[in-house]
Amino acid sequence: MAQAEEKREENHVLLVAFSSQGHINPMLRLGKRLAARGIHVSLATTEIVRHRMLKSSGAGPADHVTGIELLFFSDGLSLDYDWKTNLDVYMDILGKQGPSNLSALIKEHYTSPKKLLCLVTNPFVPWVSDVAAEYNIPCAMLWIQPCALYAIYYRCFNKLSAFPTLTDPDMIVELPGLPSMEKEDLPSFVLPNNPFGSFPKLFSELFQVMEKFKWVLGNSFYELEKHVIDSMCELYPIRPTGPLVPPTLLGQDQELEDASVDMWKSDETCIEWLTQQPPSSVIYVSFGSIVVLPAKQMEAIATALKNVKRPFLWVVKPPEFPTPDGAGQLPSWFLEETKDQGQVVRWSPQTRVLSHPAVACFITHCGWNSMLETICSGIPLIAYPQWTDQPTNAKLIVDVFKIGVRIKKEGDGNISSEVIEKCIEEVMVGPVAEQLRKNAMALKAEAQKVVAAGGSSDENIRLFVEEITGDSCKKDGSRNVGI
Ligand SMILES: O=c1ccn([C@@H]2O[C@H](COP(=O)(O)OP(=O)(O)O)[C@@H](O)[C@H]2O)c(=O)[nH]1
Ligand SMILES: O=C(O)c1ccc(O[C@@H]2O[C@H](CO)[C@@H](O)[C@H](O)[C@H]2O)cc1
Repeated sequence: MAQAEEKREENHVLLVAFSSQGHINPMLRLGKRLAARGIHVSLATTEIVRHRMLKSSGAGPADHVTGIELLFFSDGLSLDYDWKTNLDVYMDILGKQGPSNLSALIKEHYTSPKKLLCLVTNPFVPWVSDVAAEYNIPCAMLWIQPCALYAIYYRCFNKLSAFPTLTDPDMIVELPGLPSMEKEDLPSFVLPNNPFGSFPKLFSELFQVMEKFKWVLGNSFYELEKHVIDSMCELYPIRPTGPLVPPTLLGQDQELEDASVDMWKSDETCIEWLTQQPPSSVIYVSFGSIVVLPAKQMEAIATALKNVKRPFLWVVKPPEFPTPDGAGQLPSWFLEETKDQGQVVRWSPQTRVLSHPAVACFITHCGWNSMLETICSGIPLIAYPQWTDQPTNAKLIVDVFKIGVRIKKEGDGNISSEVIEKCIEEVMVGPVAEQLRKNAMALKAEAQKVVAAGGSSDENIRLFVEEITGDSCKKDGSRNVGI
């Protein structure tokens, strides 16, 4: 066997991620923490990621990210397939073609796949556990959303609690370790009017066969979600190992280099612009990589930003598949009328933005990566959730973590600019703003503690490594620091 292959198979873990930036980056950061404990790590994902990385960097194909080897397999579709419009079809084809393509990748790259210590997957590619079983390799899952979502889906898809139905769509959901939730607070995939059938199907299949996963790790931390984490101990424990964010946000820049991929090129000029703004003055606005806001909502945000007369930095990512109704586009008047007030970029270096002293608050769609990055930056949020986990993340922000406010929708599902203006003023000035900032700073300090040597997340990583390498006598996946 060639030397490189021998090395690849020694103490080796293969991570497998869905193709979105928000799924791959926490996986890579977990990989980095495993590597820091002597594990060799590779990450496999679909070809579209290689394609986007190439486009974003303009350089040759990347095959490593700070020591983690990148491997690619086909999702069974062409690179220009419009997955956004046909999400259910996409998930279906990925579920059918992914397993054999991943299996072929493993055969091609590993002479003795059995020697792999473990495969680690994430929730959108649960079939990875079947590929692991084919080679007799143990499988772990990295749950990349709050542990609250893990608990909600587990109870919903195992029918352990009542959830809204077509006949009772407005029922209040009560679950251990969580506040009472109205339908606006629940993940969209558990609601009877959810239009994406593939996700309930996927989660239903996943949560009924959790024993396929010997370990469930979480991108969260015990001190942030202790009640809901404790509530899962008797059912199927989750071990928080996060926040899996860049080390610079955790005061660890001396010790660890970040591991992440960039699928879109960041506009760095906004950092220079931020540096010219007064401390804690700028409203940062971004809706992540997937959400495309309807034109009316773009208009409401634009009007509110103009009216509050405060500096802003707004990420308006051009829609991957543009539509003629103006969704995701700035109103035509906006740039001219606000040219001395703020900046608009297509994609920002978000973690550098959030930790910049000029940034005061973040209007966000509540993607979990954005949430964790904000928690680690110690600034308050204005939640404007759209789908999937985001409504529940918004509920956590307001009622559990107490670090932000939520933009309430009107009866027709739209938002008014006045409501946004009110939310901005609430987080910028006055006693509510002060309290939110205090809470945010306290959580930031907590996040730094848990990843430092001996902190709860660091210990959970240590235990995981002990167990996959066989350095531990107890292997039932039940140990969890913080409990
Ligand atoms: O202009 C932007 C907007 C987002 N992000 C990053 O993209 C990820 C978005 O993940 P999240 O879970 O928040 O939302 P998603 O895009 O998956 O909906 C986060 O790590 C952000 O830091 C970025 O780098 N620049
Ligand atoms: O490609 C899709 O259909 C897709 C990609 C990513 C999605 O999830 C995002 O990931 C975050 C971490 O799970 C999550 O917090 C965020 O709200 C999602 O937008 C969903 C679908």
